[in-house]
Amino acid sequence: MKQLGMKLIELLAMSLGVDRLHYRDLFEEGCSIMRCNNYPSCQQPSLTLGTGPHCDPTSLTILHQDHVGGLHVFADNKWQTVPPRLDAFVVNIGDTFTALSNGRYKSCLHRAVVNKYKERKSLAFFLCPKEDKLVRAPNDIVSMDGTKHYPDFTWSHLLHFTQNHYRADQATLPNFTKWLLSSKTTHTS
Ligand SMILES: O=C(O)CCC(=O)C(=O)O
Ligand SMILES: [Fe+2]
Repeated sequence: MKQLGMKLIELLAMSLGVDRLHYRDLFEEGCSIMRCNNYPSCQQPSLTLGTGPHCDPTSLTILHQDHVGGLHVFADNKWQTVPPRLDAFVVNIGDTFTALSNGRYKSCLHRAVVNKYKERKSLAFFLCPKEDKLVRAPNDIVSMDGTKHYPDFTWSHLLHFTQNHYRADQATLPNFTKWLLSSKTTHTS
């Protein structure tokens, strides 16, 4: 999974017009996460969600859902079903890659719903940067864009934020940025 993630990151780098190995060091020694989600069936599925709407704070997610289905992505202003395919993975951009691409790639808002009849499982692999390395967009992209959209941070900061201060949702990255800048101001004043 890690190798597949690294290849996808190379493709993303090429699509951004930077060296294909630009992000390699950042991810090579990163500690990625694999999570199995289990959603029991629910008598009143309309009253709950399996996983609430969020963008993954990590960099890249490679997800496999079983035959039951329940993953939705928010696209074109509405929630859309991602039909389950046993022979395919779903690949999502996460918040950290949004920052690494200076906002050119947007992290994807998604959720998982439950149903009355069948338990559902999904398996998610989250590619993460090495905890203490700086997450920053390549200089070439920033100078082309004319603005650096996100402050430098480390994955360890963002992980801490989502585990101790903030439950990941669609606004994790802007709220993390505010929190980071205000905590820096507090430290230096
Ligand atoms: O179960 C799913 O299809 C989505 C799970 C998910 O979004 C996550 O684990 O971050
Ligand atoms: Fe997710």
